[in-house]
Amino acid sequence: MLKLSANISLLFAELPFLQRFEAAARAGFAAVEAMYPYDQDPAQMAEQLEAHDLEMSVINLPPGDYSAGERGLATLPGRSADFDRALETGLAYASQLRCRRVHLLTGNLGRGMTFEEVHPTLRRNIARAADYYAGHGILVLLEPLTREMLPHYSLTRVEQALELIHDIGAPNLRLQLDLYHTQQEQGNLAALIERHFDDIDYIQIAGVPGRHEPTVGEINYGYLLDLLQARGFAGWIGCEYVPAAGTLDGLAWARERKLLQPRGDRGKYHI
Ligand SMILES: O=C(O)[C@H](O)C(=O)CO
Ligand SMILES: [Mg+2]
Repeated sequence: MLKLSANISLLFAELPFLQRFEAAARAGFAAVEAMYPYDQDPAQMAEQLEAHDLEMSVINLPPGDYSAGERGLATLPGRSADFDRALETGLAYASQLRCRRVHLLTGNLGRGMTFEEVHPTLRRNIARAADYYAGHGILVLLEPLTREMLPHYSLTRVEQALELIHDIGAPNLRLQLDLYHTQQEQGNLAALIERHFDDIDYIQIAGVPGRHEPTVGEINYGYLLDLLQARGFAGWIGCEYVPAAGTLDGLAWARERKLLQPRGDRGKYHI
């Protein structure tokens, strides 16, 4: 049976952040993921996870200066002290949240730089992150993101991520396949899933265009979820989308597929 995780940076945004855990549990999720939880108290988050019997399935590592457009530091020579601090902060949160996965955002390409030019720095930093987290039993995930959303991002294609993963060869370095991003960057999703199935630890879903419910848009998620089910995909599937209307109404697709069994009274939240 496929397992869904609620991205509580985007889902249940009708509620204050700490109330989203209970809402996700009541909706039937067994796990939640969060993009950048670093403005939250991890002890309070851990309490919510415990109280509602939820797993924290993945968090992003700190991205650097988000408001300045940074999305990771691993491509940036001269930022190794900041990169190390991001690894430490990520570990502190992951440990407290008992989260077994961190997504390492790789960073932008500097002006006029190519992927090939940043590759040595990127490879060194990814290897360092994998080594740093290995001792703590935490997986480091690489996720190709689309230039439609982040025009200067460095890691955009599945093959780039896999080349780094295989070349570095760390057992805790794995692929996070976000089908929303990959559809826009290269498409051919079913073939990619089949071809690279054994490398995929984690999947994220959203409709294209718009990043709304997976039922809306050009991706046939019914087909892809059937394929993942048939292949016995055992990892989490993160619902990382912006609900077009209310979160709960927008989850009808998951209830219909019996992927969510609501645990309680949804009336409480009016969402
Ligand atoms: O945007 C995404 O799809 C990533 O999963 C992410 O969280 C980086 O912001
Ligand atoms: Mg994603």
